[in-house]
Amino acid sequence: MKAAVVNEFNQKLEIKEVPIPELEYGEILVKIKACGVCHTDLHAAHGDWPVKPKLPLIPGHEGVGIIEKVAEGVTSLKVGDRVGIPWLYSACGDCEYCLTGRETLCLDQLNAGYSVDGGYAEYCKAPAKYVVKVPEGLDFAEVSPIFCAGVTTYKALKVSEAKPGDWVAVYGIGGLGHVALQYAKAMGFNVIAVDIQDDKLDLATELGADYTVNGLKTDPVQAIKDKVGGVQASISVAVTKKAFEQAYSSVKRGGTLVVVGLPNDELPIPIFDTVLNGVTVKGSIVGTRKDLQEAVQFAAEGKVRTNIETRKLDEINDVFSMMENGEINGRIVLTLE
Ligand SMILES: NC(=O)c1ccc[n+]([C@@H]2O[C@H](COP(=O)([O-])OP(=O)(O)OC[C@H]3O[C@@H](n4cnc5c(N)ncnc54)[C@H](O)[C@@H]3O)[C@@H](O)[C@H]2O)c1
Ligand SMILES: [Zn+2]
Ligand SMILES: [Zn+2]
Repeated sequence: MKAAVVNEFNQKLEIKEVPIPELEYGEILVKIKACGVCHTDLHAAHGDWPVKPKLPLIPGHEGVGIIEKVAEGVTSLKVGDRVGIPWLYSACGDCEYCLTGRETLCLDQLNAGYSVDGGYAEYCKAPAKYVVKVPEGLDFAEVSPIFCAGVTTYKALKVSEAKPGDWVAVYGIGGLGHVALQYAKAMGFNVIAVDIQDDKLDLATELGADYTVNGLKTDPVQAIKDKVGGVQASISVAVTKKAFEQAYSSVKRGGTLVVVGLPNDELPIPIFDTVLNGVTVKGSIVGTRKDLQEAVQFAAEGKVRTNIETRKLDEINDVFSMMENGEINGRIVLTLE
């Protein structure tokens, strides 16, 4: 099969022929139709984070397609079913986190396109129990970003504990942010979108943001204070420390900053303000299978739509350059025949 492979960090991906994965007990083989390009894939290819991915690596954790084969032990799915393979590739199922509905915290989890090969390929295998179905009628390329960008931001909004009618700020209107603001609207929040590029803010307005701020032209913290006196929750999905600092300072008393973006950096927090203002700072990593089913349902009901551009697998190096230069408005999705 054809795949895009990271052989070494900070080098171009190689498009090459590799063997189709062999199935083991309980696994399915998916013929990939589409796979979104998440900024996490770029972090993986650069070896940005303290925990490194496997090498060589086939990235991709928004791979969706059609089941072509099922191994022994698969009872819940059959050949022809439409599924997606998310970041949470598998978890142990038995630890305290798995047993309490917090499987994204499982210490024995595997991650698609990071610790195991992912969706930048014609085929990807996965344990049947951890894939999630794609409802009929949803276009593969359009639904693909829901498998990471969608579920991650939907979950982040849930853990923010904001209530309908509250103001929420989304910092970074990229792949994650442009769906984050739609989930926020669908959940009944008022949304402020912050980015440093006007075209991304135009998209935010088109997708329903109530107010937008260009962080390069205006201080977003002041603008948010002036507009609503501070937000109940701030979700930072940008990849710069500055955005996290501003997101923190945009929260009003009793509010929450949800940390989602993953620049390899520190977020120094003022102790005095955090205590006096009763501010909560929470990390949030993707979502469970149940969160993902719910996130997909929003898309199926037309409450959330992805703004995508499609490219072929062998254009991946250009797509990564575009991402580095901030030239993607929404998500680029790789499509496969
Ligand atoms: N926690 C999780 O579970 C999880 C899941 C997926 C992705 N991520 C991480 O989230 C981050 C974002 O991913 P993405 O695919 O949306 O990236 P992206 O490149 O598509 O979007 C980033 C956006 O941030 C904007 N931005 C840059 N500087 C800014 C600033 N100072 N203020 C406001 N906006 C600014 C950019 O213009 C861009 O629109 C990455 O670090 C990724 O690894 C985390
Ligand atoms: Zn992702
Ligand atoms: Zn576990």
